[in-house]
Amino acid sequence: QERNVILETFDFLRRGQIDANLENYDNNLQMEKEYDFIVVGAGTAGCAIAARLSENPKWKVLLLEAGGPESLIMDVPIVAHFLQLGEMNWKYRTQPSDRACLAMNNNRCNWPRGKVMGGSSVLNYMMYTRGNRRDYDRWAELGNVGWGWRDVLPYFKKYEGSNVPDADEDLVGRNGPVKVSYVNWRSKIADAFLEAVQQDGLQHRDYNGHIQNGVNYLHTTTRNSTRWSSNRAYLYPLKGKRRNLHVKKFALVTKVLIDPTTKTAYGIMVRTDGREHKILARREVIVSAGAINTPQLLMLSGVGPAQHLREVGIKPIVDLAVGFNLQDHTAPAVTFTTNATSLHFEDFADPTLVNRFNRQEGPYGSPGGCEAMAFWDLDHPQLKDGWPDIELFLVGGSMSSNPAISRAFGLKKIIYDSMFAEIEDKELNAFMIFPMILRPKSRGRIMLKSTDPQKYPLIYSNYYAHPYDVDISVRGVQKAISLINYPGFKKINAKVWNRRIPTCKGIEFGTRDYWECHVRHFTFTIYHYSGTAKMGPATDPAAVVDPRLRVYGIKNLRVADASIMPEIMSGHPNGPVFMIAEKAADMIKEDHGFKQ
Ligand SMILES: Cc1cc2nc3c(=O)[nH]c(=O)nc-3n(C[C@H](O)[C@H](O)[C@H](O)COP(=O)(O)OP(=O)(O)OC[C@H]3O[C@@H](n4cnc5c(N)ncnc54)[C@H](O)[C@@H]3O)c2cc1C
Repeated sequence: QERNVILETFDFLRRGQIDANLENYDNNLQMEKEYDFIVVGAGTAGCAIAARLSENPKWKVLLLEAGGPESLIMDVPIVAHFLQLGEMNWKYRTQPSDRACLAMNNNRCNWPRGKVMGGSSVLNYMMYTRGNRRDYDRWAELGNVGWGWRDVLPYFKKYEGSNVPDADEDLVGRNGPVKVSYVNWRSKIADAFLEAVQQDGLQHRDYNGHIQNGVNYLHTTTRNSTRWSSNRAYLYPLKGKRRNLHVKKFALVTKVLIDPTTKTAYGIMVRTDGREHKILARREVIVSAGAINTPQLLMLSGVGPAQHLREVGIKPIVDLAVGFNLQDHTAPAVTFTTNATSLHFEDFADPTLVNRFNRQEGPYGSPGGCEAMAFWDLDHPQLKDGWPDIELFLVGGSMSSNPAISRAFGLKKIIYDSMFAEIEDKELNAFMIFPMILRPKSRGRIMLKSTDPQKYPLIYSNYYAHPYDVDISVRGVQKAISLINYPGFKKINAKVWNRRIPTCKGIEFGTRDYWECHVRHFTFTIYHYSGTAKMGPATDPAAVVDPRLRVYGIKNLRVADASIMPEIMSGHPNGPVFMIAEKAADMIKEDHGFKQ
């Protein structure tokens, strides 16, 4: 067996070397002075757009990424939490709040973002959802022609390479670059969750299919227990084969160059290899820097709210509501103890797990312990096919299963010690249910702190500015807790972990007021920041881009990433961002007369 471990470890290292060789293709790139298209940010959207645009061999495309290469170790699903502690995370934090994030250091929530090839698709938990068809019909209803469900469905199918065997066959994509699979490892806790939810009345079904309201084990953006980032999906197959696509890593774009007279974007400034370069774009600049960096870069370039820009010392070129409309999904996790075996950190030290991982078995393939999800329309429980307002997702471990979790969230020590240390000390089996609100009504804002592109922008999450968000979160918590009354969860002796939050002590445990206090403390972001360069019709004063994703008032400049969502969709957004990217690439090709 020992020999096996050594051989299997070599095999893993060999796979890692293959990936490293692919990344190394970009190392000696000499950037040219001019390209047809410049794509800023190699995240979920950026990799897809650059790959699609460079399908035209006559176009030269430059993809610029502030972070470095992806590596195989980042793509072992169980290590997901740890990535947030490394250099591949921008490590943003929200501004302090007195009504949310109260359990976090200085009342500030950590907001991780990928700074690496693949962007946040390398940091994420790989949970794969499309959202609800009504989300997109709503986008269309807001005036975004071409974004209704029937319009966007072909793009979902185009990028999906799903091998989920029981997916609704007429809706799923089987041959696209983004691989989607079930996880090969499941705990008894996940089985119990599925049972309890069905006993509560939901059906076991493909929540990415015709009806979203239902429960299932996770669909994940993985194949063979390996993370399928946008970099792996779209760029690895092209390495060494597509000479008209240039990829530059460790390249921070500091400004989009815009002629103030003609209001035309004509290039970018980028900091790389120790100096500042000016690179020109013959056709377009496409900003895909994500919902925090995209508004920052636009504002640094003179595109944003004129008054705010003047206050920080930037001359506005066009007055637009950049940075407003910030949305996110939060989920105040509830902890339960059980007599079923949950994830424990020590278990991962077993070296034979590498063997099992190479054979696509075992817990290394689990995306940070996330295992199953269910969707409810709490306001319309009688509807079988409602528009869900709450998702409950199950993690087969607790805050103390892994030291990286509480650090990643930035939990206050006093909170951790009084609530979770006992689980760790007594090695109890415990799991968490995250009640994620799907259609929040609060809106936050990204603002510039400085004209220095290396200084982080200010993030005002504005969580719970709207009372609906508190209310639906509390109802989500109550829904999660109600599940333990069903035989599925009784079988594993699931019990709510009732250690009190020290700063909620005056409030009786289990009452609505207590759960509100809980919600305001454990405002866990699920990292779905979006909406900060809102897509909308010309009549919408809050719109930054039009339905073809062109920035209003500026020629040759588009935004294509999570920023453009007018309203956040009801699920996890990585898939929808791929859809946005695929559609953006097609619109750009069309606008520049390229037919395939
Ligand atoms: C920890 C975490 C967990 C998540 N879990 C899930 C999940 O399980 N399922 C799911 O569907 N979604 C999840 N998400 C959200 C999802 O991954 C994002 O919504 C999606 O990746 C956003 O894509 P994007 O293209 O808008 O931005 P990103 O993927 O963040 O890409 C932006 C890229 O631009 C680069 N960049 C930024 N500024 C500059 C600049 N000035 N110059 C050059 N490059 C720049 C960044 O480094 C980054 O690589 C998670 C996100 C995180 C952070």
